[in-house]
Amino acid sequence: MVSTAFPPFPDNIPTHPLLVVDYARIEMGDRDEIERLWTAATKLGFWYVKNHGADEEVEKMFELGEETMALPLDEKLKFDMGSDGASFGYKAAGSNAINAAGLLDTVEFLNIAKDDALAWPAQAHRAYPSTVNARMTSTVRPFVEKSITVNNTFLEIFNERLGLPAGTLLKLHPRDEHSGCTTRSTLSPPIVDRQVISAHTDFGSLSFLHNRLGGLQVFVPGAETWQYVKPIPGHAICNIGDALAILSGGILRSNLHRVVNPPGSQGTLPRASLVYFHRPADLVVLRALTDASPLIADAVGRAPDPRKFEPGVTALEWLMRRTRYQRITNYKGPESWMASRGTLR
Ligand SMILES: O=C(O)CCC(=O)C(=O)O
Ligand SMILES: [Fe+2]
Repeated sequence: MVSTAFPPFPDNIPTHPLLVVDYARIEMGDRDEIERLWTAATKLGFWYVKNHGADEEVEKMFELGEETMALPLDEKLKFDMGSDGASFGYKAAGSNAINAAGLLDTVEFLNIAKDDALAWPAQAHRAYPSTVNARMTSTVRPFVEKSITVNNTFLEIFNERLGLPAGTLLKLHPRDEHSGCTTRSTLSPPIVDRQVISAHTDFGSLSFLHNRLGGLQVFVPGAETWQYVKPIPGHAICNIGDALAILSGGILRSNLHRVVNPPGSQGTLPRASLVYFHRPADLVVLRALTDASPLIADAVGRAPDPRKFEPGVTALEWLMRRTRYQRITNYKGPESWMASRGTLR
């Protein structure tokens, strides 16, 4: 069982203490808490979230991940996300490159589109394994709903702090339009010879991540080494992705992170994790919102490479490019790897 007690995260290795944001206090409009959130989002782009109220939904999603990953590989491959850049469905271990030399990954993904969870029993994008269908109403939809609520609360705060007209960021993340918003359940076996997920920035706006075993590491600006983020029970980990970094002219930070084998005695166990990726609607053109906020205009004006904030693509195109070029079937050499990269390399 994924959900039973785990060996402890070792107490003798360095970890990076993310700021802890109390979601209940954020909802009450607590000024100190909002200030802490702003500091975390602009300095590192990663923070813990406590009192998010999603524990039960998260627990059930871990069960769903476990049930689905236990299906025979043949069955899971019927729902493969394919190589054209689509990012919903199943991805087998060994389908993606994890470095410029084309080393294969060892992690399985199950991505369930927000649009499919909300449309169920109708289909918005694609079909899923029977284990997912059986829990679409009881498990997936409630997790999606909770995740949207938490992420949108953060977006509203960023909207105000960025000096954007009320509702600007929420309008770019409409619940009922097609988007790349998705749940992701991961599973990786213990490994010694490679990273589980190599250094990357997330593609969308906000990631709401739930970890039980260690292995996640962040590259803190100015630091010389990767640092572990210790999982804390009841604490989610939230981070900014490329889309929000671009929209905010770099004021909100999309930070590099990666996943390695869990440290210490945790390292002999399979590692499961769960994320909800909050992303702009497919047709949103990614560009810094300079016309809507003097703060953002000023940040872009001072940026060493302002072109970075006008990639000239939609959120869907950005997501598809990055997904497509990770896929080993599209690997032609180091240049394919570079084509899969985001705002920070
Ligand atoms: O599994 C984790 O801890 C992080 C996963 C991650 O970074 C991702 O899926 O983008
Ligand atoms: Fe990530």
